[in-house]
Amino acid sequence: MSVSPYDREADSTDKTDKSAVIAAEQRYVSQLYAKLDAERELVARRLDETLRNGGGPPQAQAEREAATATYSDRLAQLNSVEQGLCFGRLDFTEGHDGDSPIYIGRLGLFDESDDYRPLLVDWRAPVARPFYLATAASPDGVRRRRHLRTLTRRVVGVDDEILDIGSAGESDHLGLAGEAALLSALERRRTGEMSDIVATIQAEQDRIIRADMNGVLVVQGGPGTGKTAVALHRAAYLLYTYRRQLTTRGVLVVGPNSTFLRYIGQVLPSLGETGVLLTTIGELYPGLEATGAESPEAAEIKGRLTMVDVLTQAVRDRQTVPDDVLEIDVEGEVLTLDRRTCERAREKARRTLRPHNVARRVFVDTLLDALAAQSADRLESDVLDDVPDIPLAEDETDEGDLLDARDHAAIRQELAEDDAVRAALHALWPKLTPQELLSDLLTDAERLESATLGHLTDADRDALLRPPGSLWTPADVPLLDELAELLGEDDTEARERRARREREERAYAEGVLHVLEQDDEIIDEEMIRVRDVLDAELLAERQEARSALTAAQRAAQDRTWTFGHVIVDEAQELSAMDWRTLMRRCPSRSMTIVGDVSQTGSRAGTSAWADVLSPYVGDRWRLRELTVNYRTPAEVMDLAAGVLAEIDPGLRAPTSVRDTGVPPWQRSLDRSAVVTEISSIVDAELAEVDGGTVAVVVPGGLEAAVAGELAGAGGTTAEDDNPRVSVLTVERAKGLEFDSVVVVAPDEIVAESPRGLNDLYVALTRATQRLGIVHTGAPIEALSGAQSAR
Ligand SMILES: Nc1ncnc2c1ncn2[C@@H]1O[C@H](COP(=O)(O)OP(=O)(O)OP(=O)(O)O)[C@@H](O)[C@H]1O
Repeated sequence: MSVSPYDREADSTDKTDKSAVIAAEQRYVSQLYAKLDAERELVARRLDETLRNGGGPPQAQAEREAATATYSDRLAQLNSVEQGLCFGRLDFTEGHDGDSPIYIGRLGLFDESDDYRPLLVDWRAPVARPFYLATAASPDGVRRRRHLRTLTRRVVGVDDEILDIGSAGESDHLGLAGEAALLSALERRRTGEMSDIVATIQAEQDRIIRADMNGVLVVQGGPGTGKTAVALHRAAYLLYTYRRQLTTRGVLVVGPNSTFLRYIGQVLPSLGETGVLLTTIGELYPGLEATGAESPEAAEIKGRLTMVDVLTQAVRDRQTVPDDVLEIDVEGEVLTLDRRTCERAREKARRTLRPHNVARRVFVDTLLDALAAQSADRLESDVLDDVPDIPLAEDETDEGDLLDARDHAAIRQELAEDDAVRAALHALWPKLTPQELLSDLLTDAERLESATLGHLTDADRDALLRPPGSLWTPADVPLLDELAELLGEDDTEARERRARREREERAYAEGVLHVLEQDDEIIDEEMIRVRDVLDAELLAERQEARSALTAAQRAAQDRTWTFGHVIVDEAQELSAMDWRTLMRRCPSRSMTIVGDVSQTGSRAGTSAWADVLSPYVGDRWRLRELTVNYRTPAEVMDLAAGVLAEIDPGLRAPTSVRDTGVPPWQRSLDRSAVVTEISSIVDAELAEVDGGTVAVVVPGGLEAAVAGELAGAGGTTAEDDNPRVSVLTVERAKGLEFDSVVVVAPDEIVAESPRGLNDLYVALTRATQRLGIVHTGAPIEALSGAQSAR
């Protein structure tokens, strides 16, 4: 089908012609949807045909699988762009790239019948860039930027900006692009799920989204500056621009907790990208659920870099030697291992510098040799004892060569299989899993003391010690990961599986080449031979890329998987040990790290990016800053700025793009009255935000009582993924936002942690419309600007 070029009527910017403009744009947008439908239908039909044609030789099946994955992928992408397919249009000045406008949307659509004329340009394509960057002062050939507002498939409004020098002075001091569209996006009620910002990305954000993929890019910005949004759009941009590289290795996005991951979970699918693994650090160890809780002190200690030394020592402590002589009863015959022999074997094994479970082989082999020699000697002397002394002939020597090499090997083999020998060797140098070692370490005071001597204090040790059978916690995960390296996993099976898959893919590729070559011969003898341009290796790689949807899944099951790019959100919360784990997943150091050191709540978190990064990249990392707050209205931000000044007078809060005219309120209640009053407070807020969301942010000590009281408030059920009313501690609220926020007992929030003021700052800045404060103790000076409520 062909889509007719844009309608001249849509050129008008005269206000009286607005409905004609909308009607003209509607015609164009309707044609785009028709094109989208046609593509969808075509792909769905192809998918259907592929699925119906079952059977055939393995090669055909493999081809079908690849085609199925490709079509399913494309269909998912076409379905995901239904809402807001086209959101922008650029018109250029005469003489600049012709005078045709370009339409910008969530994916690219082309008119095949007209030499692939672009009908809709993907927002990530370089030609779409002026939509985000052009300003009146620097228009880059753009005459007009138009935002199209659509509801389902209907165009409901257009917002125009004329970019000429005359209007340069009028532009807002924050240099916003498409201000009207931006403000209407920011004013919308929150649903509990983050939305994409593809139609209103601002210039400072765009520069980060499209920054070069190589190296470590740190994005520092205050609350609400769009760090999360930027990080996710960057993932989508990188996948579009470096598709081949990234679909094979995958992109990893790390967030602070499962609530946050649920909140951001829809953004990438809405941008048509599904091949990204979203996870927390606690989920990074395959096959293990880190759902246990522990004290913030214990989590902080586990996050220290010194734990590497502790774990190294803990592993060495498991490589033991007997105090004196170890006796092993081998079917009635007592063999011995003395301390010196064992020490020599241990030294030899350690000198290999191999991980514990791998070096174990050297230790075991050496001791088996010693035991076998002892047993053979014993056998020989027993035999010789029974034989009467016969004088040696002149050419004979008494070399004791009664047993030959084969006999020695047989004895050794028998010993290697003997239960008593195996048990003795296992006791000296056990084969260990990370889980076994860590669990033994944390539940045994003696082991813990030995491993931590010189690294931790008695109080630290007391904080770490826990009862046997405790659940794994998120802070255990980096320790397990470190131990997996120190112990050396038995990954033979995984490697064999991978090698088998590679062999199969290569065999498949060889098959395809063979078929193509036959075609070559039939079609055109002169034609360039397929093998000249393609080889099996390359085809196999392509085959792997085609099953890209499973790259994230494969990565999730493989601890040693390394990603093409890693994005870390709320990165300030990560401990030094968390960073080690992540860096292992990204040897290329192609990373985007977003966070705000003023919001650090975790005791193990950071207050300076250089501190956490320098061990891995020195000073080879780039810093970009975001300065505009899109979430929190100015009235709320003014109050929060007072708290920020208490954290550090040198810090500057980001500038809010909008105000609401509604000042934050505060009131005081007896602590015991919070539970009885909270329902009416929340009901009043629900009424104010009319269909929006309310969060009550509480100190840990009040969470259960307040949550119990508010169960079911605002029609929320326990199973609701996006409740209208949420009760959260600051830790859980991090990264989220709500139309109205009520902060309860701010003094307790501050007192709860050494970084309590940071926590309070986070709590205040979750609000998109309204903020209320309920004091239960002495009011906090920095919050005195809030208006008193009854
Ligand atoms: N360019 C934009 N257009 C529309 N909305 C935007 C834009 N930038 C950010 N937002 C919105 O502002 C809000 C805050 O963004 P986001 O959560 O990414 O900020 P953040 O810097 O990660 O905040 P925090 O540090 O507090 O977690 C979100 O609702 C986001 O959609």
